[in-house]
Amino acid sequence: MKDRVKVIWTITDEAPYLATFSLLPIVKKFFDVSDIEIDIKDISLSSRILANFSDFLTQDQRVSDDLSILGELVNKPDTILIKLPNISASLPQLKDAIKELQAKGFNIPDYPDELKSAQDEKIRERYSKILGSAVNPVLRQGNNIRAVPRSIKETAKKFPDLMGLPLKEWNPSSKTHVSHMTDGDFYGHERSITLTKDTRVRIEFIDKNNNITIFKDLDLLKGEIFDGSFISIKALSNFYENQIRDAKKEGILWSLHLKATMMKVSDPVLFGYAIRAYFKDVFAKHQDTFNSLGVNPNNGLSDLFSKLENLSDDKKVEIKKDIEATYEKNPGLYMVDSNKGITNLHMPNLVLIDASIPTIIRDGGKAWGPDGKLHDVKIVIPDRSYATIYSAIVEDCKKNGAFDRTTMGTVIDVGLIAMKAEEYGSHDKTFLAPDDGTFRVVDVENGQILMEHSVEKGDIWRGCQVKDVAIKNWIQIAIEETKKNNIPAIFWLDENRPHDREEIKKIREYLKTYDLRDLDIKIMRPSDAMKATLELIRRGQDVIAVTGNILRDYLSDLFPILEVGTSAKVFSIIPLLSGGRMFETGAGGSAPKHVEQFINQNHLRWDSIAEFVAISQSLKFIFDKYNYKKAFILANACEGAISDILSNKKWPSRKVGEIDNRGEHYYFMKYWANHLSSQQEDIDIKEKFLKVKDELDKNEDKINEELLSVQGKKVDIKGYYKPEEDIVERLMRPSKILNSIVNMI
Ligand SMILES: NC(=O)C1=CN([C@@H]2O[C@H](COP(=O)(O)OP(=O)(O)OC[C@H]3O[C@@H](n4cnc5c(N)ncnc54)[C@H](OP(=O)(O)O)[C@@H]3O)[C@@H](O)[C@H]2O)C=CC1
Ligand SMILES: O=C(O)CCC(=O)C(=O)O
Ligand SMILES: [Mg+2]
Repeated sequence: MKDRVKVIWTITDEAPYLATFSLLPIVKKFFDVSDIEIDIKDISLSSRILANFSDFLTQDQRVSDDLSILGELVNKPDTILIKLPNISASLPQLKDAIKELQAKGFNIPDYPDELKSAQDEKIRERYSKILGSAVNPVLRQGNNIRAVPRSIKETAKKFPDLMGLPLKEWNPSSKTHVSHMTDGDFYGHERSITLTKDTRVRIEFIDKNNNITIFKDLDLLKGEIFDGSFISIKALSNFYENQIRDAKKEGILWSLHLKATMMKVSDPVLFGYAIRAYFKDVFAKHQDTFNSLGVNPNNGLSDLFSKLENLSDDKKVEIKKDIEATYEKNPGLYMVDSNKGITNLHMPNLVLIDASIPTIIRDGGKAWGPDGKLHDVKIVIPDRSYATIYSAIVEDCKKNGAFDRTTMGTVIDVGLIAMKAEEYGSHDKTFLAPDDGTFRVVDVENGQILMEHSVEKGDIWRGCQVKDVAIKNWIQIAIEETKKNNIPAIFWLDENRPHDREEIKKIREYLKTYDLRDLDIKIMRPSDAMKATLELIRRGQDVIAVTGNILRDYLSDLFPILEVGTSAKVFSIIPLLSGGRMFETGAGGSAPKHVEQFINQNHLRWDSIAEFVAISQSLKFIFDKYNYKKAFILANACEGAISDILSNKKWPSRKVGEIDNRGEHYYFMKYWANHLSSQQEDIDIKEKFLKVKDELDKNEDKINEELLSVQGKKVDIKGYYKPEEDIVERLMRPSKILNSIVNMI
């Protein structure tokens, strides 16, 4: 091996941040024995804020801009990166984080709600780089293979209800259903082109008086697909109002499912219109007051309620009464936390479509209502492009009942995500129509109009790109996975959608260059692909879903939640186009509910199993790439440890007083050391770990006692987005004996 190989580990937020304090010291020691270095990069929300506002900070408060550094490293062939889930901040979260940092003495500016000066514009521009999903699209410079690891899938088949929440039965007469628009949406307005040469294009808007506003210039490459589309705000508002009436008539809950973090420009607006529709009368009556308070429904009800606090008591009571009356008149809202009165419309980040709909399906088509009871629910997804897949699975469950975890097959996803592919790379090309007029995409060189859309004021227009090299690589990975797993593969694409039609043309063309004998590869529109997939997995067969960026996101939460109870145990391999590798842990997020439990009970139910898989896979990759034998030995032993954790059920319990994340790490270390000490291939490593293993075995009861005895009490980590590290470290490493054994290595 030439130099010391490096594996980069990311410091993120919330539960995975806490867990890292306990896990990383162990991993570092094990890697060190084999001369592999762990390099740490902090991409937490707070760190990203500080890095972008260095000029507002004192010298000793400044931090390096690790996200930009990583953004460059992912284009280098030697990069090996383990990426844990991080916060994609909605605007209310970003503002909370700013407030917390300011209170801690960091003199960063407020987020400017209104743009009163050029300085405000600059600051907002800087914050917009931190808002929403600002990390994953930068790092994902390759396509991904996301799946539940085989060993975990097998364990879930054996212990179906132990790993995550169980599947509940469906009532065939359930009124739960999916509602989407039938016209006026992005699906209905999409145009798509494939560029025949490198082309500089301009996105511009022309108003009724022919005034042109230039929104953006961008360079597209030959073979690249570019789409433009918009959603009509009038059609959207009508849709919401009809769906609210309909849910009331049917006596079911009303729930809205969007991705306001990833789609950080469009979806908060779609969310805001849902609030305007649900509280139509309140907004009509109190619009002037709301204007004077600076209420912006895009930030959710929680923002509205906090702004009401600035009113006189009389006015406040009057508005609150009108809000209460609306709750009476309209269908019950799906509740995020019915005990605390937190609704679906509270904050735009509380109900993210990828994780929220699967839990409704897991729970037999039921959701919590304002009365604290479970109810059938109208699942509202405005745009048609992907809503139909959820409709297909909901209808399937009504007909065929809940899935059987002990027999169901698995779905492996091959997702087109490289180079900010498709909708998830569209936020810098998403604009609200400033007036009635026309959006145009024009070839800058010759003035040719490549596409245009006539819109009304407030409509949301967006452009999406996908590069030819990304598509080629995605097809290649799909074929490799199909061959490797020897199972069918389905491309989830809709020939009625212009974008998908362009992609289908390419797929047909590129598939010709492969030997496809004995491979079962189909292209089906998403709702049919869902039906075919469900039929296969209900029969116990495995299948590959080859999908675009959004379906990749949706499916890799959906199927794992059904198959193994949670998406925490999913694992993504991203072969970077540069030749390096990124390993993403989990398909879920940073689990804010887990932090709440940790603060209240000093019990962290975060399961680090996906991190363990990332560790073993990164070591395997080092062996494959550099033929470094010690990495192979470490990887094998690590895989053995993962199997032991699964067979001995040493993953965190949800209940206080039982094994949590820290206990899981102890067992991970014990089993890993055990396998290293029993192998014969590297005697240095063997001898090093014999003593460690003995100490860990001998002290098992004492260590468990030390880890469990701290639970049950409230803890204060002095912050949420930037807790005090010393305190977190102390809390996450409460066993003196375990710490001393770690230090011994
Ligand atoms: N890759 C990434 O960086 C991603 C980041 N996010 C971000 O994460 C934040 C939270 O998103 P949210 O939609 O609430 O979804 P989460 O995935 O964070 O949480 C949903 C639930 O999934 C379960 N869960 C997730 N991970 C684990 C784990 N390792 N161990 C045990 N259980 C787990 C928990 O269930 P239970 O409570 O039942 O234990 C959790 O409450 C947001 O800021 C979002 O933008 C979201 C998705 C991906
Ligand atoms: O980047 C994000 O905001 C979340 C991504 C996500 O949900 C996923 O990758 O599954
Ligand atoms: Mg997701």
